[in-house]
Amino acid sequence: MTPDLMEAGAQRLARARGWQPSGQTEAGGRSASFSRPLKAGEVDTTHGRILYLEDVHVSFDGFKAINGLNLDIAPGELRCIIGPNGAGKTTMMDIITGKTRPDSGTVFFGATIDLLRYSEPEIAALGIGRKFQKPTVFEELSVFENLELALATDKRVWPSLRFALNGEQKDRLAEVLHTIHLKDAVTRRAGDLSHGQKQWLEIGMLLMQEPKLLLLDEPVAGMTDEETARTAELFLSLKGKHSLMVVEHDMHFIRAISEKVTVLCDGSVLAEGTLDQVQADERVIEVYLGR
Ligand SMILES: Nc1ncnc2c1ncn2[C@@H]1O[C@H](COP(=O)(O)OP(=O)(O)OP(=O)(O)O)[C@@H](O)[C@H]1O
Repeated sequence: MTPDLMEAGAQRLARARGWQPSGQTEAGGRSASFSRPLKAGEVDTTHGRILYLEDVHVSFDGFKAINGLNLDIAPGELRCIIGPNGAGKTTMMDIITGKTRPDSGTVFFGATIDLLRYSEPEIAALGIGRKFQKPTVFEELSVFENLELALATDKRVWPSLRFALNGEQKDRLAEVLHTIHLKDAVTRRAGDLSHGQKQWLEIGMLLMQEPKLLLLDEPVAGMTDEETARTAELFLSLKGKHSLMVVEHDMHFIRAISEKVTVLCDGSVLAEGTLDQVQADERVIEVYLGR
């Protein structure tokens, strides 16, 4: 069957069953794919991948920051990314979230969503949440208000705080408070929280939006040992429900949470495996010790 006939057939089927209208599919207007049609907001992970990068290249003024990067993440996986300074870890996250456009390569969310066709806000709305290293909570607002605001997609309501939660949203807020261990701090001013608590609050704000994939950049930097241990517990509890990509330099933390570790170096994957496997890899030892 030609692709056009497949497309026409898929669109007829979608119309008959009340799926997404033609032209608004997550494949950018083409309904036909080799997997089942999707419901709105669903990501097609039938091929066992929620994120797929192939042969991605980015240069800044001739410097190859990302150089033939191939990587994929399974649904529900907690993947740790390590690598020396300048390896391209942040640039990779910038590409996934639409902040930086690659010069070439493929970046897919599930089997059908070509992320290179979407803007940064659209990618966030598709279900990819990103946490930067520094916490960016609203210091003057309470923990509750911060979480509440995370749901307000219309940023114009932010200054007035006139935003009423529905029952389902209230339930979600209670669940998130429990997950991030801030139930007892719900009325506290965010600015008065410890550094670790601010980081958890920001993760909670992302969770309020029910992301399918979470990208976390050095989440335990600056945390106490106890906060780091609690963050490890938190991430392990998120695994399975969400897919996580964690960039971190703290090897104790990586050991506590990791199954599979990817080592980036010079903009591409140098090694992949368990932490023990990659730490025993001569090439990895060389890039960490040889510089
Ligand atoms: N906008 C930019 N313009 C020029 N060079 C850039 C830009 N962004 C990143 N780079 C360079 O690309 C390389 C990769 O940077 P990146 O920040 O992705 O590395 P990283 O692995 O996140 O490092 P770190 O662990 O230090 O955060 C670095 O050499 C960096 O200087």
